[in-house]
Amino acid sequence: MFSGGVLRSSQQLRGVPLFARQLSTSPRPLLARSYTTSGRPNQLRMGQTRGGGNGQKRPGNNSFLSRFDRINPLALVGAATILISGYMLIIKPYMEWRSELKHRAVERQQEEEKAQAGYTEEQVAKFPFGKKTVVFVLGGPGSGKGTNSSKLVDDFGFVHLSAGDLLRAEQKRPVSQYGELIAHYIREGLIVPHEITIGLLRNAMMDHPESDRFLIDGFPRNLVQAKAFEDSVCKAKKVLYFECPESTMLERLLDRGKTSGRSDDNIESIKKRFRTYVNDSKPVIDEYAKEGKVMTVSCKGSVDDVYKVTHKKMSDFLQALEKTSQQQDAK
Ligand SMILES: Nc1ncnc2c1ncn2[C@@H]1O[C@H](COP(=O)(O)OP(=O)(O)O)[C@@H](O)[C@H]1O
Ligand SMILES: O=c1ccn([C@@H]2O[C@H](COP(=O)(O)OP(=O)(O)O)[C@@H](O)[C@H]2O)c(=O)[nH]1
Repeated sequence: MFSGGVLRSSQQLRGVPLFARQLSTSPRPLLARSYTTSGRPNQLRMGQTRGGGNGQKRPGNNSFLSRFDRINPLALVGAATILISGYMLIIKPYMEWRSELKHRAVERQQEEEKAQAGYTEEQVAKFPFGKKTVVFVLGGPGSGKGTNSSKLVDDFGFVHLSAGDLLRAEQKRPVSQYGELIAHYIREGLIVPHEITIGLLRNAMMDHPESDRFLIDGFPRNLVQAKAFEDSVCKAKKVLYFECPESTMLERLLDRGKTSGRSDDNIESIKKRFRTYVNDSKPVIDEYAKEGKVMTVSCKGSVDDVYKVTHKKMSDFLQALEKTSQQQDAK
């Protein structure tokens, strides 16, 4: 490796960084610089010894310390700089990247374990779904379900479960087996198979065992879903329905699409969602209306105006519910 006659004894330089060795063995007549105790440089010619100018080496000349007399300190500084830069620019970022990868893998595994664990059949069977007050919030896409639900949470202590939000969260979960399927159904404005949505809703209710009131927003979207939920979870006590003309919904959705980042707030998906709403979802509202469960609120007017009506209707319903439960307790 070290060819040429310049480096006469590689033995002499063992333990000195490569960069320093190469510089110190440069064919240029190098002036090796050492320092006296007073700090002044003490310049010696290559091969010249401290003892005198006759070129004869003293017995101690080959000692460990004397080797450093021949090394240019600038070369040492250069070598050190290269080593430190190499560490900072390559080794350190590489080690940080490895540690980040490890951290992410652990997080993913924990998430997967949690998702797979879910709730046991026994836990589900024991959960008192029937004692909860469940209100479905229905209406076409963009009719104001989410906007009003958030306000009802603050005023009446509901837990707000948006079926659409739960599906979007499931879609984003890296280890979800349903991610692609959900993405497809949402983009096409279709209804995701109800087993998935009901499983998410049921788990989300069980995540809040302390709460007695749940607003389930944007669900059920067809009669099959409604029946499956009633059979496997519970019956809704009331339905809050936002009545809204298609032209208003379209305008609001296109406006929301400017910032929502949702894959379905675009004209093609919106048209498909309207079709699904008319064919599949509206019949659910009609069915609950026959049972006398529907409170209808018009979406026309400002956000505050619409919420004022919503608040009044919800307040009346909860008061009536309270009265009924007191009467039952008194019997
Ligand atoms: N009364 C209203 N007047 C004007 N814009 C509204 C009103 N209610 C809701 N919006 C807006 O319309 C869009 C759709 O409302 P949102 O509550 O998200 O509907 P949904 O949950 O039914 O899809 C949102 O951007 C919201 O801010
Ligand atoms: O029970 C549900 C609720 C929502 N979705 C899907 O999620 C989309 C968005 O629903 P969300 O209620 O979030 O929004 P909206 O259409 O009411 O604005 C729908 O078009 C469906 O594709 C579904 O499949 N099942």
